Amino acid sequence: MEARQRIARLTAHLNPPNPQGNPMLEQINCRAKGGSPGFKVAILGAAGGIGQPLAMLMKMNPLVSVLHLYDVVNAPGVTADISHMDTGAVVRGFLGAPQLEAALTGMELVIIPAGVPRKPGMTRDDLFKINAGIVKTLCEGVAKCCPNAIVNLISNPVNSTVPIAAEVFKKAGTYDPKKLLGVTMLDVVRANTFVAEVLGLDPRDVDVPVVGGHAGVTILPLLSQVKPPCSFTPEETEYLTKRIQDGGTEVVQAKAGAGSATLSMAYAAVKFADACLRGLRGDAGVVECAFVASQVTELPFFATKVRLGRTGAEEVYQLGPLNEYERAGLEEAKQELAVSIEKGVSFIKK
Ligand SMILES: NC(=O)c1ccc[n+]([C@@H]2O[C@H](COP(=O)([O-])OP(=O)(O)OC[C@H]3O[C@@H](n4cnc5c(N)ncnc54)[C@H](O)[C@@H]3O)[C@@H](O)[C@H]2O)c1
Ligand SMILES: O=C(O)C[C@H](O)C(=O)O
Repeated sequence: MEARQRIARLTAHLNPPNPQGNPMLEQINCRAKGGSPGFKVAILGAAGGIGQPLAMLMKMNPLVSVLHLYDVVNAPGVTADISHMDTGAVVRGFLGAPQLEAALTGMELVIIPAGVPRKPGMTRDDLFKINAGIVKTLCEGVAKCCPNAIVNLISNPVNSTVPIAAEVFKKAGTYDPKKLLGVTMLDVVRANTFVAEVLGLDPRDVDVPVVGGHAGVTILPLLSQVKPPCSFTPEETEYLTKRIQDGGTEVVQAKAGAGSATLSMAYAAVKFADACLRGLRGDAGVVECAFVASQVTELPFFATKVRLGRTGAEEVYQLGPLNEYERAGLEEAKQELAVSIEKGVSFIKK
């Protein structure tokens, strides 16, 4: 190719935008041909507090070859910024509903942090009114354009948005329970950190299973199953359980109206997405906690450890032995979860 042509292609994005198309897409297409091998990943809500650091960290992930950044605002700016990072993934931006289908077509993993966050005094359920509709619309897009993609759902209230997504996929005839995962990784990340503090260990050496759901008492850390094996006094158990359950509220209050956890969430989301991609690649023994369709309890959805493989959550693990404190916590968690799940299901079925 002549130097003049090459330069024209590489600077296409600097020309006035073509209202019919996406100038950024045209800009990147020429680079995509030389892209590294890996998976195609979309982030929906990529310009938000979680979305931006998540996009940056996914651009750094060597398992990602193509990264689609979709939002209803600011997607071009975030895309231009992230696309200058000298890592392998090719980045494309998509702005607003007319570009949702292009953002989703061909994707293998779709991460959804779109939606409003809490302010002090709100529960996650207070977000239902706005976020339920956002999740419904985005999942309809997934069902149409990439029905085989694995979905990592972050938007709150996760205990209801995952059932909403499942109903949307059922309606479209594309539902595969193994491929729909509610992201509860931040609860595990917090639990590892707080338990490590109490034990005087490096958090990277600590593994705390957190089961149930992702709101208040539905977040149930299994402190009797911590690795490395250890024991806690009743006071330590009470302190740790409450701190893990209230971790989100701790951040919401500290941010004082400026939103909820974004940076630790982006870290947790990437840790979880990376596990999903390693599973897709066929790595053995990839196990993380997630809120999934489940037969572990009488509820249709429940968070436990799952084994991630080529087709998603291929194995859902049982709870294992619980102590008396955890058995009482489980009953409380199930009561609240049942209501939140039903609320999500009836939002679509009504
Ligand atoms: N699962 C978890 O552990 C966890 C942790 C933290 C936050 N969250 C939740 O994640 C969500 C996002 O939090 P945030 O702090 O990034 O909020 P934010 O307001 O900073 O960002 C949300 C983004 O979503 C975008 N958006 C809104 N409607 C959209 C649509 N229809 N399509 C695409 N994008 C859309 C907004 O434009 C914005 O850029 C909230 O619901 C929050 O409660 C979940
Ligand atoms: O607490 C929130 O509202 C956000 C998120 O669910 C969290 O756990 O930090």
